[in-house]
Amino acid sequence: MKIQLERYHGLGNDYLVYDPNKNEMPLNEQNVKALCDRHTGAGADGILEGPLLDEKQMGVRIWNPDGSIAEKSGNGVRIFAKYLKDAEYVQKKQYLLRTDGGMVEIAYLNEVGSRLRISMGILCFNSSQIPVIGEPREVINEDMVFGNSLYPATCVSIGNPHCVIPMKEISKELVCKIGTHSEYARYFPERVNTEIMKVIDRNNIAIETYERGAGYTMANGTGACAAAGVAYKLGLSGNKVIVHMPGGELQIEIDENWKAYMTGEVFYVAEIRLGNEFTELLRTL
Ligand SMILES: N[C@@H](CCC[C@H](N)C(=O)O)C(=O)O
Repeated sequence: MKIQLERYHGLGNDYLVYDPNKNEMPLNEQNVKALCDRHTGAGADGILEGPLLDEKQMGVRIWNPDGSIAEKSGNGVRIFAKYLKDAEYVQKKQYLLRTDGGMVEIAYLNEVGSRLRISMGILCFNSSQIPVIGEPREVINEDMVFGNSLYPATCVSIGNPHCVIPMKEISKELVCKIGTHSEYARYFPERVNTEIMKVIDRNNIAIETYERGAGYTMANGTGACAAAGVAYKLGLSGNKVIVHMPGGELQIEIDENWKAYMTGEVFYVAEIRLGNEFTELLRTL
Protein backbone atom coordinates (compact mmCIF):
# COMPACT_ATOMS: atom_id res chain seq x y z
CA MET A 1 0.00 0.00 0.00
CA LYS A 2 1.32 3.47 -0.90
CA ILE A 3 2.30 5.77 1.91
CA GLN A 4 0.54 9.13 1.86
CA LEU A 5 1.68 12.24 3.69
CA GLU A 6 0.55 15.86 3.67
CA ARG A 7 3.03 18.72 3.49
CA TYR A 8 2.33 21.97 5.37
CA HIS A 9 4.46 24.85 6.51
CA GLY A 10 4.22 27.43 9.27
CA LEU A 11 6.33 30.44 8.31
CA GLY A 12 8.69 28.26 6.26
CA ASN A 13 9.09 25.66 9.04
CA ASP A 14 7.86 22.68 7.02
CA TYR A 15 6.40 19.45 8.31
CA LEU A 16 4.99 16.24 6.87
CA VAL A 17 1.85 14.95 8.52
CA TYR A 18 1.87 11.16 8.81
CA ASP A 19 -1.54 9.84 9.71
CA PRO A 20 -1.26 6.34 11.26
CA ASN A 21 -4.97 5.81 10.66
CA LYS A 22 -4.28 5.97 6.90
CA ASN A 23 -0.80 4.39 6.75
CA GLU A 24 0.41 1.11 8.20
CA MET A 25 4.16 1.53 8.54
CA PRO A 26 5.30 2.28 12.13
CA LEU A 27 7.65 5.27 12.26
CA ASN A 28 11.11 4.89 13.78
CA GLU A 29 14.32 6.90 14.03
CA GLN A 30 15.70 5.53 10.77
CA ASN A 31 12.66 5.85 8.51
CA VAL A 32 11.94 9.36 9.88
CA LYS A 33 15.49 10.40 8.97
CA ALA A 34 15.08 8.94 5.48
CA LEU A 35 11.70 10.63 4.95
CA CYS A 36 12.99 14.05 6.08
CA ASP A 37 16.16 13.94 3.98
CA ARG A 38 16.05 16.92 1.59
CA HIS A 39 18.05 15.19 -1.15
CA THR A 40 16.97 11.57 -1.09
CA GLY A 41 13.61 11.68 0.74
CA ALA A 42 10.43 13.79 0.81
CA GLY A 43 12.29 16.52 2.77
CA ALA A 44 11.03 18.31 5.91
CA ASP A 45 11.95 20.01 9.18
CA GLY A 46 10.05 17.22 10.95
CA ILE A 47 7.14 14.80 10.94
CA LEU A 48 3.86 15.13 12.82
CA GLU A 49 2.47 11.68 13.55
CA GLY A 50 -1.18 11.53 14.43
CA PRO A 51 -3.91 11.80 15.39
CA LEU A 52 -2.98 9.38 18.16
CA LEU A 53 -6.31 8.60 19.72
CA ASP A 54 -7.11 7.72 23.31
CA GLU A 55 -10.49 7.90 25.07
CA LYS A 56 -10.12 11.53 25.99
CA GLN A 57 -7.94 13.71 23.75
CA MET A 58 -6.28 13.52 20.39
CA GLY A 59 -2.52 13.54 20.45
CA VAL A 60 0.41 14.22 18.14
CA ARG A 61 3.96 12.85 18.22
CA ILE A 62 6.56 15.29 16.91
CA TRP A 63 9.62 13.87 15.18
CA ASN A 64 12.76 15.88 14.45
CA PRO A 65 14.51 15.19 11.12
CA ASP A 66 17.41 13.50 12.96
CA GLY A 67 14.92 10.85 14.14
CA SER A 68 14.61 12.13 17.73
CA ILE A 69 11.25 12.95 19.32
CA ALA A 70 10.50 16.52 20.41
CA GLU A 71 8.12 17.23 23.28
CA LYS A 72 6.50 20.21 21.57
CA SER A 73 6.55 22.37 18.43
CA GLY A 74 4.70 25.65 17.96
CA ASN A 75 4.58 25.57 14.18
CA GLY A 76 3.97 21.83 14.44
CA VAL A 77 0.84 22.13 16.58
CA ARG A 78 -0.61 24.90 14.39
CA ILE A 79 0.02 22.75 11.32
CA PHE A 80 -1.39 19.64 12.95
CA ALA A 81 -4.54 21.48 14.03
CA LYS A 82 -5.04 22.64 10.43
CA TYR A 83 -4.64 19.01 9.29
CA LEU A 84 -7.23 17.86 11.84
CA LYS A 85 -9.67 20.35 10.33
CA ASP A 86 -8.76 19.59 6.69
CA ALA A 87 -9.13 15.84 7.29
CA GLU A 88 -12.41 16.43 9.15
CA TYR A 89 -11.29 14.95 12.46
CA VAL A 90 -12.59 18.00 14.30
CA GLN A 91 -15.60 20.25 13.96
CA LYS A 92 -15.13 22.28 17.13
CA LYS A 93 -13.57 25.73 17.04
CA GLN A 94 -11.66 25.14 20.26
CA TYR A 95 -10.24 21.94 21.82
CA LEU A 96 -7.25 20.41 23.62
CA LEU A 97 -4.44 18.55 21.85
CA ARG A 98 -1.95 16.29 23.64
CA THR A 99 1.80 16.57 22.99
CA ASP A 100 4.66 14.85 24.83
CA GLY A 101 5.38 18.27 26.37
CA GLY A 102 1.86 18.80 27.75
CA MET A 103 -1.56 19.85 26.52
CA VAL A 104 -2.04 22.79 24.18
CA GLU A 105 -5.34 24.51 23.52
CA ILE A 106 -6.20 25.11 19.90
CA ALA A 107 -8.49 27.92 18.69
CA TYR A 108 -9.22 28.52 14.99
CA LEU A 109 -9.48 32.18 14.10
CA ASN A 110 -10.89 31.72 10.58
CA GLU A 111 -13.17 29.33 8.71
CA VAL A 112 -10.43 27.38 6.89
CA GLY A 113 -8.34 26.97 10.03
CA SER A 114 -5.22 28.61 8.62
CA ARG A 115 -4.99 31.27 11.33
CA LEU A 116 -4.79 29.98 14.88
CA ARG A 117 -4.30 31.09 18.45
CA ILE A 118 -2.77 28.42 20.65
CA SER A 119 -2.32 28.30 24.37
CA MET A 120 1.16 26.75 24.43
CA GLY A 121 1.66 26.04 28.15
CA ILE A 122 3.66 27.64 30.94
CA LEU A 123 7.13 29.11 30.46
CA CYS A 124 9.38 27.57 33.12
CA PHE A 125 12.80 29.02 34.03
CA ASN A 126 13.65 26.29 36.54
CA SER A 127 16.97 24.60 35.61
CA SER A 128 15.95 21.12 36.72
CA GLN A 129 12.91 21.19 34.49
CA ILE A 130 14.53 22.65 31.35
CA PRO A 131 16.96 20.77 32.00
CA VAL A 132 20.28 22.56 32.63
CA ILE A 133 22.99 20.90 34.79
CA GLY A 134 24.00 22.20 38.24
CA GLU A 135 22.23 23.54 41.34
CA PRO A 136 18.47 24.06 40.94
CA ARG A 137 18.07 27.72 39.96
CA GLU A 138 16.69 30.05 37.32
CA VAL A 139 19.24 30.23 34.50
CA ILE A 140 19.17 33.97 33.85
CA ASN A 141 21.95 35.76 32.01
CA GLU A 142 24.52 33.08 32.83
CA ASP A 143 27.84 33.04 31.03
CA MET A 144 28.02 29.93 28.88
CA VAL A 145 30.79 28.85 26.53
CA PHE A 146 29.76 27.64 23.09
CA GLY A 147 32.74 26.89 20.85
CA ASN A 148 35.43 29.26 22.08
CA SER A 149 33.17 32.18 22.93
CA LEU A 150 31.26 33.29 25.99
CA TYR A 151 27.55 34.18 25.70
CA PRO A 152 24.97 35.50 28.23
CA ALA A 153 22.34 32.76 28.15
CA THR A 154 18.85 32.65 29.63
CA CYS A 155 17.23 29.23 29.50
CA VAL A 156 13.56 28.31 29.54
CA SER A 157 11.25 25.39 28.85
CA ILE A 158 7.83 25.52 27.25
CA GLY A 159 7.70 21.72 27.20
CA ASN A 160 10.91 21.60 25.17
CA PRO A 161 14.25 23.22 26.13
CA HIS A 162 15.47 26.60 24.86
CA CYS A 163 18.57 28.74 25.32
CA VAL A 164 18.03 32.40 24.39
CA ILE A 165 20.91 34.82 23.84
CA PRO A 166 20.12 38.54 23.45
CA MET A 167 22.37 40.29 20.90
CA LYS A 168 22.71 43.65 19.19
CA GLU A 169 22.68 42.08 15.73
CA ILE A 170 21.55 38.60 14.67
CA SER A 171 22.07 36.52 11.53
CA LYS A 172 21.73 32.99 10.16
CA GLU A 173 25.54 32.61 10.14
CA LEU A 174 25.82 33.60 13.79
CA VAL A 175 23.06 31.30 15.08
CA CYS A 176 24.52 28.40 13.10
CA LYS A 177 27.97 29.11 14.52
CA ILE A 178 26.60 29.09 18.09
CA GLY A 179 23.95 26.39 17.61
CA THR A 180 26.30 23.68 16.35
CA HIS A 181 28.08 23.95 19.73
CA SER A 182 25.19 24.81 22.08
CA GLU A 183 22.99 21.92 20.90
CA TYR A 184 25.50 19.43 22.30
CA ALA A 185 27.01 21.57 25.08
CA ARG A 186 27.59 19.85 28.44
CA TYR A 187 25.10 22.24 30.14
CA PHE A 188 22.14 20.58 28.42
CA PRO A 189 21.65 16.85 29.13
CA GLU A 190 18.73 16.68 26.67
CA ARG A 191 20.35 19.02 24.11
CA VAL A 192 18.76 22.40 23.44
CA ASN A 193 17.10 24.70 20.90
CA THR A 194 19.04 27.96 20.49
CA GLU A 195 17.60 31.38 19.71
CA ILE A 196 19.63 34.55 19.26
CA MET A 197 17.38 37.53 19.89
CA LYS A 198 17.44 41.19 18.91
CA VAL A 199 15.08 43.46 20.83
CA ILE A 200 13.71 46.00 18.35
CA ASP A 201 11.45 47.85 20.81
CA ARG A 202 9.07 46.99 23.69
CA ASN A 203 6.60 45.37 21.27
CA ASN A 204 8.86 43.75 18.70
CA ILE A 205 11.72 41.26 18.85
CA ALA A 206 13.55 39.35 16.10
CA ILE A 207 15.08 35.90 16.41
CA GLU A 208 17.20 33.48 14.43
CA THR A 209 16.91 29.89 15.51
CA TYR A 210 18.97 26.70 15.47
CA GLU A 211 16.78 23.78 16.42
CA ARG A 212 17.71 20.69 18.34
CA GLY A 213 17.57 17.78 15.91
CA ALA A 214 16.86 19.98 12.90
CA GLY A 215 19.54 22.70 12.62
CA TYR A 216 18.73 26.10 11.12
CA THR A 217 15.03 26.70 10.43
CA MET A 218 13.17 29.74 9.07
CA ALA A 219 10.89 29.95 12.11
CA ASN A 220 10.34 28.27 15.45
CA GLY A 221 7.05 28.59 17.35
CA THR A 222 8.25 27.33 20.73
CA GLY A 223 11.42 29.39 20.14
CA ALA A 224 9.27 32.49 19.59
CA CYS A 225 7.44 31.80 22.91
CA ALA A 226 10.78 31.19 24.66
CA ALA A 227 12.37 34.39 23.31
CA ALA A 228 9.28 36.46 24.16
CA GLY A 229 9.36 34.99 27.68
CA VAL A 230 13.04 35.83 28.07
CA ALA A 231 12.65 39.40 26.74
CA TYR A 232 9.80 39.94 29.21
CA LYS A 233 11.66 38.27 32.10
CA LEU A 234 14.73 40.46 31.48
CA GLY A 235 12.56 43.59 31.35
CA LEU A 236 13.44 44.21 27.70
CA SER A 237 9.86 44.11 26.41
CA GLY A 238 6.25 44.06 27.47
CA ASN A 239 4.20 40.87 27.77
CA LYS A 240 2.84 41.12 24.20
CA VAL A 241 5.30 41.07 21.33
CA ILE A 242 5.51 40.39 17.65
CA VAL A 243 8.34 37.94 17.03
CA HIS A 244 9.97 38.50 13.62
CA MET A 245 11.69 35.52 12.00
CA PRO A 246 13.05 34.98 8.48
CA GLY A 247 9.91 32.98 7.58
CA GLY A 248 7.40 35.47 9.02
CA GLU A 249 5.85 36.70 12.25
CA LEU A 250 4.09 35.30 15.30
CA GLN A 251 2.23 37.25 17.97
CA ILE A 252 3.10 36.05 21.45
CA GLU A 253 1.30 37.04 24.61
CA ILE A 254 2.31 36.03 28.13
CA ASP A 255 -0.22 36.13 30.95
CA GLU A 256 0.31 36.72 34.69
CA ASN A 257 1.00 32.98 35.24
CA TRP A 258 3.62 32.87 32.46
CA LYS A 259 1.27 30.99 30.16
CA ALA A 260 2.23 31.75 26.54
CA TYR A 261 -0.30 32.28 23.73
CA MET A 262 0.86 32.09 20.12
CA THR A 263 -1.07 33.48 17.14
CA GLY A 264 -0.05 32.86 13.54
CA GLU A 265 -0.67 31.31 10.14
CA VAL A 266 -0.07 27.96 8.49
CA PHE A 267 -0.26 26.88 4.88
CA TYR A 268 -1.20 23.58 3.19
CA VAL A 269 1.21 22.75 0.37
CA ALA A 270 0.74 19.28 -1.09
CA GLU A 271 -0.34 15.70 -0.81
CA ILE A 272 2.62 13.36 -1.23
CA ARG A 273 2.41 9.74 -2.33
CA LEU A 274 5.69 7.92 -1.95
CA GLY A 275 7.01 5.85 -4.84
CA ASN A 276 7.14 2.05 -4.62
CA GLU A 277 10.93 1.82 -4.43
CA PHE A 278 11.20 4.44 -1.69
CA THR A 279 8.36 2.81 0.26
CA GLU A 280 10.12 -0.56 0.05
CA LEU A 281 13.35 1.04 1.25
CA LEU A 282 11.56 2.63 4.24
CA ARG A 283 10.08 -0.72 5.23
CA THR A 284 13.58 -2.21 5.53
CA LEU A 285 14.73 0.47 8.02
N1 LIG B 1 9.95 23.86 14.92
C1 LIG B 1 9.52 23.79 16.23
C2 LIG B 1 10.32 23.13 17.28
C3 LIG B 1 10.47 21.63 16.98
C4 LIG B 1 11.07 20.86 18.10
C5 LIG B 1 12.50 21.16 18.37
N2 LIG B 1 13.37 20.90 17.26
C6 LIG B 1 12.96 20.37 19.60
O1 LIG B 1 13.67 19.35 19.46
O2 LIG B 1 12.59 20.75 20.71
C7 LIG B 1 8.60 24.88 16.68
O3 LIG B 1 7.99 25.51 15.81
O4 LIG B 1 8.42 25.06 17.89
